[in-house]
Amino acid sequence: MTFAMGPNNYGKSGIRLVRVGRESARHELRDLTVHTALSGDLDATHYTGDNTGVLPTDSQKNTVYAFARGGIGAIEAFAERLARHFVDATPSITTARVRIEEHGWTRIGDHSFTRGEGGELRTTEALYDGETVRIRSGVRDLLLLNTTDSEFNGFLADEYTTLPETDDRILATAVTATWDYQAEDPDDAFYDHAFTKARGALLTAFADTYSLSLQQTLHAVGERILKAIPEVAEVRLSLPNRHHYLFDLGRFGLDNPGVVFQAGDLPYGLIEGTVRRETA
Ligand SMILES: O=c1[nH]c(=O)c2[nH]c(=O)[nH]c2[nH]1
Repeated sequence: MTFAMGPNNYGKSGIRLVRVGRESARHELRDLTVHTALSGDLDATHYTGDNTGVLPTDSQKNTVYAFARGGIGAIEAFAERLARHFVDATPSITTARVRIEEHGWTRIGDHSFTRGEGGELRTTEALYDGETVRIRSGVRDLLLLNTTDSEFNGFLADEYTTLPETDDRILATAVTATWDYQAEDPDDAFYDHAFTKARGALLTAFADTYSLSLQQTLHAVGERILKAIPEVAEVRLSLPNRHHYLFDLGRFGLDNPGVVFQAGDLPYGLIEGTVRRETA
């Protein structure tokens, strides 16, 4: 019996990169986490430990910092430059996937910034196979909450169902969304503009959709992003339901007309789906 390698890749994860732009006294700040993943003709290293085709993950990390010296631009374009380099300059490597998360800092002065811990990320993934590049962009952990205009009722009930129907609840989620661009020669300005439009569409769709379920909200959000950006063919959404339970104050002789809630933790509902442009 032989034991063959299946699909595999290797790279450096969690490359923390901060770049300060000093072109003027009003400094620019970029804060990224980069992940590289390379694959190709790497049977020898797996079968015999022959590393002649292995570009060390340490070198991959160094490449990220070296490329940042000349400027980053849109994370999508930076990821593409790196992915192309790893494949085009390394004979043993046939595919590169470079993922980037951008941590946004808010300016409070010419050289001063603030950022909450955790928080929303702008994300991208460039996948290059030596011929074509696929760019996927998105957001992660974009926290949204509506204090009303959310119901959940009329659902299937079996012998284990205890959930009461509600015609007014808090709807809260932490959005992860990704979408691919089909654009001719996209540049930094295209990516930044498209991201701003997608994020804006997502926020307004969440805010002004009267929700009968998180599933319905998911479709409304995806539809709004597709309408806002013609270069996007489909949107993938992952929406954890951050439950908020109306706290029973009756035990203390108090009413609770939708005022006091207990924010839930685990378990949580997870609503996921893809919204596509229908072609006739
Ligand atoms: O929007 C919701 N969708 C569900 O599928 C579901 N299930 C549940 O218990 N609460 C909710 N809320």
